[in-house]
Amino acid sequence: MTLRLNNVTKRFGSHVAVNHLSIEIPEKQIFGFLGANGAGKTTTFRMILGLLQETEGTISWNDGEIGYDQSHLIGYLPEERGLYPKMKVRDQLVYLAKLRGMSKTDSLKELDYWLERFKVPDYKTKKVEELSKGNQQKIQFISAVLHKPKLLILDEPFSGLDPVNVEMLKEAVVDLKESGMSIVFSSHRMEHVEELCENLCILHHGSPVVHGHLKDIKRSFGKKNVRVKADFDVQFLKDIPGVTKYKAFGEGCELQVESEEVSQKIFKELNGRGFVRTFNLEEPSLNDIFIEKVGASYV
Ligand SMILES: Nc1ncnc2c1ncn2[C@@H]1O[C@H](COP(=O)(O)OP(=O)(O)OP(=O)(O)O)[C@@H](O)[C@H]1O
Repeated sequence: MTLRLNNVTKRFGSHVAVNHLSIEIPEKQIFGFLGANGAGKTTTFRMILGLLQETEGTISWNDGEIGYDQSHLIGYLPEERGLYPKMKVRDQLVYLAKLRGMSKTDSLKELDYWLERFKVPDYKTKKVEELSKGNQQKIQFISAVLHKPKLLILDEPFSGLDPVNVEMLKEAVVDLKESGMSIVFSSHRMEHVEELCENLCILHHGSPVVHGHLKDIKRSFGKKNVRVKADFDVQFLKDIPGVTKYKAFGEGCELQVESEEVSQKIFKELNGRGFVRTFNLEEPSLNDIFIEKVGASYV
C-alpha cells in the first residue's frame, strides 16, 4: 500500500498553505515531515485524511482514492489532542475502535496489550482527565493504532513527553513500521526524524525545499563538519580557505567545511603543532541542513 501525493496544492483564499507537493510513502516506511510553524504540515495531513479538499493535485492510496470513509484504514494522532476528558479510557477507546469497524472483544484485547506495553495497565478504568498530559498522549497514541490501521499519521507525537516515554513511543513506532504500516510523522525535533526516517521532506512556506532519502540529502548537501580537540590553540583553523563556520568550545572547535579536501588540509595543518586528542569528520546533521534551507525564518 503506497500513499502518493501528486503535485498537491492547497490555497486558503489567496494564501498558499501547500505548494506543489509530491511525495510517496510505501508500506513499511516512516516518512518524516519537517517545517517551521505554519509551513503546511497539518494542512497536508488534513488533506490526506479527507478533512480538507486539495485545491490542485491528487492524493491516492494504492492507486485508489483516499478519504474520510476509509477511516478504518487510517490512524491519526492530531496535534491538538482530542479525547473526552470525562470518559473512562476503556469506554472511550473501545467506542472509537468500534467506529472504525473493530469488535469489542478485539479492541479490549488490543487495549490490554498496549496498556501493558506502555506500563499503564491500571489506567484502563480511569477517566482521561485524571491522567497527566504525557499519559493522556500515550492513550491518544493507543487510540490512533488500536484498530490496526494501514496508514498512520502522527502530528508531533513526541511533544510534551519525558525521555523515557519518548523512547517507549519510538520503539512502538518502529515495531508498527516493521509490521507493515506506512507511517508519516511531523516533528520539530531533527534528531527524532534522523533516527526514525529513511525519507523525509522539509516544507518551507508550503513548498518542499528538501525531499528524498536522508543519506542522499546529506551527501548532496556537500558540506561536512569537523570536530577538533587539541592541547594547543586551534583558532588559526578558521582562516583556512573552505572553512565556512567556526565554533570554539572547551579544548577545541567545531568547523563546517566545504569539502572533504578542506578537512584533509586541516588535518595536515594540525600536524606537528602538538597533541591532537580528537579529529572527527562527520556528515552534516539534519539540523544543519534544516537551518541552511529554512534559515532565519525558523522560529
Ligand atoms: N482553515 C484555514 N484557513 C486559513 N488559513 C489556514 C487554515 N488552516 C491553516 N491555514 C494557514 O495555512 C498555513 C499552514 O498551516 P499548518 O497548520 O498546516 O502549518 P504547520 O506546518 O502544521 O504548523 P505548526 O508546526 O505550527 O503546527 C498557515 O499559514 C496557516 O495560518
